[in-house]
Amino acid sequence: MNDSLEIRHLYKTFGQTEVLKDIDVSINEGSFTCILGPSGSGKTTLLMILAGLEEASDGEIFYHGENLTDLPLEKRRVGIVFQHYALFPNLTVRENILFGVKNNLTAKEKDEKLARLLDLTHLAGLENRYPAELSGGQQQRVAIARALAINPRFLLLDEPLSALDPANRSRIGRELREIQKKAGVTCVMVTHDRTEALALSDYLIILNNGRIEQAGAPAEIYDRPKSAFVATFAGGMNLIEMAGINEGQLTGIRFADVGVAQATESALSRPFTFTGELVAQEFAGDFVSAHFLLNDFKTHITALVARTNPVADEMKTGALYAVSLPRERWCVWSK
Ligand SMILES: Nc1ncnc2c1ncn2[C@@H]1O[C@H](COP(=O)(O)OP(=O)(O)OP(=O)(O)O)[C@@H](O)[C@H]1O
Repeated sequence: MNDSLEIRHLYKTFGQTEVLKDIDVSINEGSFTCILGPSGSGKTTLLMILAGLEEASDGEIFYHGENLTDLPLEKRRVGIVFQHYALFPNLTVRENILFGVKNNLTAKEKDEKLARLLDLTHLAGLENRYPAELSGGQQQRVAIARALAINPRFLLLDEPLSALDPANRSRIGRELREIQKKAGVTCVMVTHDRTEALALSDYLIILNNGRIEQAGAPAEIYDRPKSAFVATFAGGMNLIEMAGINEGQLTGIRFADVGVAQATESALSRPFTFTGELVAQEFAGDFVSAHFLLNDFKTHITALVARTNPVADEMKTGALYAVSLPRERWCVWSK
């Protein structure tokens, strides 16, 4: 078994409110896990409990079989990186990174550790700078180096990219992933950004109202969402309820699976193809994101129309198109 971190039947109650309910999940050694969920779903609370900064009301946490549940923060040896880096402004990069390192290391051992971490996080040459003299991405890497300096059992990250500007966010996310892989450290990251979660994680935990709604590899969650909540939250899914078509069921179809063509008689005679009025469209580079209102069902459907589709460059808001919802691409849940 390569499960390193096991969370068993974890509950958390604040006063009368149960904010985590029966969280039960195993996380593999060396993997990158994202906890994704809407605001208030319990993501930060779960991370705080893993860190030892908050106590669980019930349940246990194991690391390679060792019960960590009652270990206080200082004994838990967990690396933590928060949203706003929380570097010490009056300490240099070197001092920040070595801040939590035990004093029983010799000066030589500390220097070696520092050199290894600077190399890992591409910060060599910046060790004498102060945080204010670094870019957001560099500060983030110092925070990661500092968290790794204590040889943590695992690393916990709370929205580490959210303070960065959007242009740098995905690049810094990739850097973070590369550092994590090289260090071989198990990482658990909280985010409410689904694109980030899908792009970065090996394993994704979707929280809804304090419960795990689904956990699995990002592609599995995206392709086989267990519920309409996961489908809409993981993104890119229309939910359809059309009288006479999918009665009694809740059906999803991905934006990218919706077919769009000129409203010719032959196009409209294809199965599961309906007349739809284009109510809005947004240019998105390789795609046009097109929003239709299906005439007969008063249902709204979003389609990602590839620019390679001849219809893409001629779409006019207010005009009618043939909108196909191919049956073989439906995700069906019982209501
Ligand atoms: N110390 C506390 N006392 C009482 N209730 C709390 C406390 N901390 C969190 N909560 C409640 O627990 C629920 C979960 O909060 P949590 O911060 O874990 O959610 P989250 O998913 O991280 O949300 P966000 O994305 O907005 O940060 C919320 O309803 C919140 O109001």
